[in-house]
Amino acid sequence: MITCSAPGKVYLFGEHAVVYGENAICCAVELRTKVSVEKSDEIIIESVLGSTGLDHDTHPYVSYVIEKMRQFADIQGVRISIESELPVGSGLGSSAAVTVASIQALNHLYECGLSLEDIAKTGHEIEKMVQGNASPTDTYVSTMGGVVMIPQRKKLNLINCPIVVGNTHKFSSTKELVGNVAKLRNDFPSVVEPILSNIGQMSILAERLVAEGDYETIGKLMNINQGLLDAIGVGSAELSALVYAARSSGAISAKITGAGGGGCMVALAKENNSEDIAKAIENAGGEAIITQNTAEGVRLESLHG
Ligand SMILES: Nc1ncnc2c1ncn2[C@@H]1O[C@H](COP(=O)(O)OP(=O)(O)OP(=O)(O)O)[C@@H](O)[C@H]1O
Ligand SMILES: C[C@@](O)(CCO)CC(=O)[O-]
Ligand SMILES: [Mg+2]
Repeated sequence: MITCSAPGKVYLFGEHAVVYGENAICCAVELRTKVSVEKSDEIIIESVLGSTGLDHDTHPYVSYVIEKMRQFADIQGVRISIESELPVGSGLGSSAAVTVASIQALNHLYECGLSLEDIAKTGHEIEKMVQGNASPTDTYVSTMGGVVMIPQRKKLNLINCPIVVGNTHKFSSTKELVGNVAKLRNDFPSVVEPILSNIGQMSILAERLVAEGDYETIGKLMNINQGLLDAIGVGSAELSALVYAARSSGAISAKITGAGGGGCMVALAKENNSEDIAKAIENAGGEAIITQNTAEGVRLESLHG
């Protein structure tokens, strides 16, 4: 039994805009998906979503991973077991984490020799196969860890303030939300394209701020980014309630992370107030998770289990 894990992620800036080539800054968080694999007589995929064989409805990402990895290895029967700290369909990159961890686990099991760059590239291909359109961000950050500027794939300094995630527990399908933005952009290109471009500009401004650790100014830009995400229709009443609860309790910033529509928001905390922010999020009806940026991307957890 070989087990690998990969982290989830939060966007400081740039979700949705990054799908159209704009800049984004995304950081890996210490909430991980673990995937264990062993050779078997048949294909079995076991997760919180159920136990299936190759099944593009229940397990689209993992099913595509198995089919893709058959380009590198003779995969007949394999048992894949998935455990995760990441809420599914919540903007924390659960699809990217399960995809990347599955690729790396099969990479080790069948000794395919894939590099981290190969894994990130293959993961991005899988997300595009499932979602129709996807940026490389989620799978790259889950593979490499740390803080990454996309599309440059440039590693930035780690974010060294606490990160508080608020989960609305409203499922949100990235495929659906990305599709909604595409339609709005198609209907009102002269309005939506400048909004996406402005979101991208914030990542360019923030690169220096991350290097300097100027989180107060980063926070002001993140809050502007939140307003622009609402403008392109990916906000929700539940997300806004958690965003404003976090801000009122002293968060440096608070915004949607990921596809939006439901799922999670993210707040940057000062050193001493992450518990206050978490309590405010819970009082506003969300589930709070206090976490931190992690330098570690996909990793081998164990070779025998
Ligand atoms: N633990 C898991 N076990 C099996 N499949 C999972 C798991 N976590 C995520 N998935 C797959 O990923 C899908 C959710 O991916 P989706 O991109 O919609 O949301 P997300 O990745 O959580 O959010 P975002 O893409 O906005 O960061 C699930 O429907 C499922 O197919
Ligand atoms: C909404 C989006 O920008 C982020 C989802 O976590 C989609 C993508 O980049 O593939
Ligand atoms: Mg996803």
